[in-house]
Amino acid sequence: MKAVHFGAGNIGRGFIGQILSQNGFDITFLDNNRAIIDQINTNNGYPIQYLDRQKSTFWVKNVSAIDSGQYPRSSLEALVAADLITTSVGVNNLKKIAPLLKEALVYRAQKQKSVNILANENMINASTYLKKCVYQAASLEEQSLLRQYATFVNTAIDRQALSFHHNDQIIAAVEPYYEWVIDSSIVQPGVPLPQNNVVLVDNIQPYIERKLYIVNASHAALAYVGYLLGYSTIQQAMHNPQIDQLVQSFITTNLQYFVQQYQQSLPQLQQFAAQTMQRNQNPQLTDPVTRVGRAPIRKLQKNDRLVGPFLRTQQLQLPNPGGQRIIASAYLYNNPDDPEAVLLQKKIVAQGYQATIQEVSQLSATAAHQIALLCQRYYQDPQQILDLREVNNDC
Ligand SMILES: NC(=O)c1ccc[n+]([C@@H]2O[C@H](COP(=O)([O-])OP(=O)(O)OC[C@H]3O[C@@H](n4cnc5c(N)ncnc54)[C@H](O)[C@@H]3O)[C@@H](O)[C@H]2O)c1
Ligand SMILES: O=P(O)(O)OC[C@@H](O)[C@@H](O)[C@H](O)[C@H](O)CO
Repeated sequence: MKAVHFGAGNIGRGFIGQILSQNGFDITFLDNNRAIIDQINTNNGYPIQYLDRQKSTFWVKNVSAIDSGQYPRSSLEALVAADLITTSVGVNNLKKIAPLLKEALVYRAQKQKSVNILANENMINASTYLKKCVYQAASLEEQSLLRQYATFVNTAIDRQALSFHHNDQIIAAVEPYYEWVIDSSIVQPGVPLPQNNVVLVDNIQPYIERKLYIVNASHAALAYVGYLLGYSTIQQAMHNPQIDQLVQSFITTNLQYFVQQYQQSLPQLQQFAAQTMQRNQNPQLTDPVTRVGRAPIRKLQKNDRLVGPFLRTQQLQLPNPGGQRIIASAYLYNNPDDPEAVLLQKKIVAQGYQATIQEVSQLSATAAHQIALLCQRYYQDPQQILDLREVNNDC
């Protein structure tokens, strides 16, 4: 079986490629990064190093790569021949791959060739979003063909995947932990889908929310509070017990949302949260706060990892003072090397904190005002974010 995967980046190589290979797929990556494309094609595969004490290496074999920008025709041919199509290019890039994907899917539909498309990105219902982008590029007639032959399957993916350079090679480096949850409720029988080392579920919503509102929420919180206080990596930030306590207070409140919304067991959720914090602390990992905090406008959207759980706990009348402070720290993320951070700070300079918070996170005027006041305080004196008496009192 053949899989075509958009995005030979950290998670594409370090996770999706590995699992697809373990499920018997030969993989063709579509990417624009020449160095990675050449490296994969030279070796007909690539190595993954585990970030554990043994630092063992795993080779993914039978892999090729195409520069989809330079060679759209070959990319199209690969997509047409594929048994499965997957992505991990970053949410903001899904609309960029949509025109090529649409062309391939329409061609396939005309030949009555069904396929599952799995967008593996940190977003609630990323595949549904990709479908919207693809349909926007299609005529009404094409859309009706796509409806019959292209199934966009939502997923949740979890593995901390980085990479490093060694002897001119870019090596994918991953923690041993992984989870790939796939919504199998809408897939067509007989159309290939990975079955091994994945979790097939009928309702993806609690899984993707748990991924974003516990795993990514804690990660982003560590990144933004860490950056504000001058830490370079997630692991360094976690060594500060007050940061750890602030993040714990946010996550502890978020767990209540899962108890009330999905009737999940609190002890099991607490165990999951503790395991997540332990993963974040993995001494083999050196994860820059600038990677984890990248693209703050995306991360401050109303359904994303920070504002999403904050709004949901508010709706349940659960005070979330930790969440409020952490959102404020994200609005203070002033990293000149991150285009979204630069844009965010420009908005703040032009229209102030409150209007920016209302625009970006779509929060009410009252909630945005409260967070804006915190932004002003922490801008003056970042250490005040660690005044945990306030967090405890508000609770
Ligand atoms: N790295 C992780 O730990 C991790 C874990 C879970 C989920 N994710 C999610 O996976 C996605 C990818 O993350 P990543 O860390 O692998 O990022 P990355 O930057 O390492 O990889 C993205 C890859 O996509 C390629 N790309 C971008 N635009 C493209 C286009 N138009 N056409 C073809 N290729 C294109 C890039 O060249 C790059 O190689 C994101 O949505 C991220 O949130 C990442
Ligand atoms: O990829 P992002 O930018 O959405 O988020 C950054 C990290 O939190 C993320 O990549 C985690 O490492 C990953 O989601 C763990 O599964």
